[in-house]
Amino acid sequence: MIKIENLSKSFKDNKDEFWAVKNVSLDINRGEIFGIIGLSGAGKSTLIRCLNRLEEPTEGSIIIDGVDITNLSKGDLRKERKEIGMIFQHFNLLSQKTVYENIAFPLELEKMDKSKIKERVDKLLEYVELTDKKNAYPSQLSGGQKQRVAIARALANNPKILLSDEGTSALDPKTTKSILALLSKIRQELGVTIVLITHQMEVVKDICDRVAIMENGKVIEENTVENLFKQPKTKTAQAFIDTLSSNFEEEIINPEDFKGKLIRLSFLGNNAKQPIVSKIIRNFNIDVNILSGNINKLQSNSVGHLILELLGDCEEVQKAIEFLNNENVHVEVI
Ligand SMILES: Nc1ncnc2c1ncn2[C@@H]1O[C@H](COP(=O)(O)OP(=O)(O)OP(=O)(O)O)[C@@H](O)[C@H]1O
Repeated sequence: MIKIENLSKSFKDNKDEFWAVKNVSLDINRGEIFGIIGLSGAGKSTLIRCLNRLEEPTEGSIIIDGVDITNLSKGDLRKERKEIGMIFQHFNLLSQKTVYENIAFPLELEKMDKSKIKERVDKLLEYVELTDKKNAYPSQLSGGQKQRVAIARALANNPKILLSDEGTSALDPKTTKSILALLSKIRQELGVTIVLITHQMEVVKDICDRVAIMENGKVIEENTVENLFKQPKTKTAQAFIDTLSSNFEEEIINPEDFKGKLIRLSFLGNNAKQPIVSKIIRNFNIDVNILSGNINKLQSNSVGHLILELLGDCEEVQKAIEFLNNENVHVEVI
């Protein structure tokens, strides 16, 4: 649905040219929640802002449903932008307007009939559960409520794409969960394709289907969220996974401190429910020491990790590792 091809964006400062986005190519499918994660300065905001041309790309193309939006005239771009809603970290609401007026604003720009605007805004208020705040001003709302208003406003024109530029970064963990649940509902019920940028692995874990990891303007890894957790391809991906608190134990495990062979197991879904540890103890003449373990619940599946010390005869340990591999468990010797 969205095809980003060799996209680059540079900023010129006097004679110096700085490439904030370098040669990025991505395919985003219809109805998908696609995450772009990276540290501060990686180029995420610049990339997502190119998707509706809030930033003008320097090179490359962005094709949305067959239309290259990098070549559109101003008039055509205005039409295309109605199909692309956007929310921001700091909500960007109009402080002098009420909740109702903020949501009505894009419809007024479209010169929609007043009674139709009322019908649409009332429906959106109900959808984001803010009917009782209709006449409040943004300053009278919590962060989560402000973001709900911004989401309702972004949905006013029935867009096919919703862009989220760090939409949950200014919110506490509980409010973040409720906004992520709302985004999931929007994808599920309205079929909107969502592209979000974040620096929070929690967001990727909770709602994304696929993810791209950015570093220094480039995409260094693209993966399904399941495979990212199961077998990250880059150190940066592993570092993001480690930011989830339950993975902290791994950092303090030093293989040199142990006599046996240390292995890290990763397993998906149903395999996470099998008693694999008792199976290897029963089937092989080894002892097993559990050093750390966790299960991350993704939106589609669960991914479990276990770090074990296997003690015993080399041959038996090797057989146990082969057994685990055959059980569809990914084994990495540490
Ligand atoms: N308008 C601009 N002029 C010059 N440089 C810019 C401009 N916008 C962004 N940059 C630079 O481009 C790089 C990428 O910035 P960008 O905001 O896209 O990163 P980010 O990954 O979104 O980080 P953050 O989460 O901190 O916003 C940074 O080094 C930034 O200083």
